[in-house]
Amino acid sequence: MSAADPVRLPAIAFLGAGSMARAIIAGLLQPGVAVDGGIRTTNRTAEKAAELAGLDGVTAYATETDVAANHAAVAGAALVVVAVKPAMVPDLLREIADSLEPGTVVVSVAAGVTVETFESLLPDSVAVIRSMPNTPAVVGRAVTGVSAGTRSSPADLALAVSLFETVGQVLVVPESQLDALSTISGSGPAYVFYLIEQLTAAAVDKGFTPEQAAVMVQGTFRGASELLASTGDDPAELRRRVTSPKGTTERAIAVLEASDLKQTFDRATDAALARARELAAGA
Ligand SMILES: NC(=O)C1=CN([C@@H]2O[C@H](COP(=O)(O)OP(=O)(O)OC[C@H]3O[C@@H](n4cnc5c(N)ncnc54)[C@H](OP(=O)(O)O)[C@@H]3O)[C@@H](O)[C@H]2O)C=CC1
Ligand SMILES: O=C(O)[C@@H]1CCC=N1
Repeated sequence: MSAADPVRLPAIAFLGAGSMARAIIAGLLQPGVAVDGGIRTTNRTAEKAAELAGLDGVTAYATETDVAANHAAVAGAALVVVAVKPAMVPDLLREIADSLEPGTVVVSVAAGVTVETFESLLPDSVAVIRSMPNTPAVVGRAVTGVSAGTRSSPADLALAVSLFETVGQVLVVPESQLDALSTISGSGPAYVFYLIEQLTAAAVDKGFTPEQAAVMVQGTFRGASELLASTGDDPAELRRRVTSPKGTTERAIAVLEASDLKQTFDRATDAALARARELAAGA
């Protein structure tokens, strides 16, 4: 992507411009992306809408001051990204169904809510794509899973892929795998930040200041990730190169292995998957 050859996208409405939508919008505001017709956003509160209103190319609406905010945002939008909380999706779809123009591609980022639910509440003339992005979209490093709906065309899917490629990598998967993908990459940044928090706490307990601990831990996560990315080597091999025979790391890794981190991640991701199924059922 370069300023000389921008990615062109049609007018996009983000309904529910919270953490996730803002992460994608940050990517769309890069110089290499042109959104013909502009970006429209809706929030509940005027306060949140005001934060977005100052961004170039963004028209921000708030439902608390404009009951027709969601209708105004979708008028003329070729892509409509639904980014409210999962429990709010059905009411929002009922609200906007009659305002969507035929041929609109509705892209859901809502965890758990199925294509079937979307398609049952929207006109047949509208295509539905499900997706699961993650917040590193803010820095152009998202991993997004994208799944076709039953009435979406290959061109509709390609449009959604283009949207998410502006903020990182995209994996196209069948909808049956999207909730599982969410437990890994959708929630994944939270797992990474949690590990960083815990290792930082361990450093502080060893007598370092929080600032020193942050340099050590954040620098190490970043350095290790960049080493992995730039070498393309297997993480197990990179770990082996740190772990000197009979050295100190070997003792630490033995403790981590005894705690069976894999089983902990199995249980954590299974819990996330179970919650996605509850969300699909409207809980
Ligand atoms: N956070 C993440 O990492 C990820 C989230 N998701 C999905 O993204 C969706 C949003 O999550 P997240 O961004 O974290 O949540 P947020 O609470 O940050 O965002 C929800 C937004 O919806 C707005 N809103 C509420 N009611 C309405 C309405 N009737 N019309 C328009 N906007 C409304 C809220 O406005 P206000 O703030 O003014 O009340 C808020 O900005 C969820 O469905 C989630 O599953 C998917 C992938 C990752
Ligand atoms: O926690 C959630 O429900 C959303 C979906 C994946 C990341 N955040």
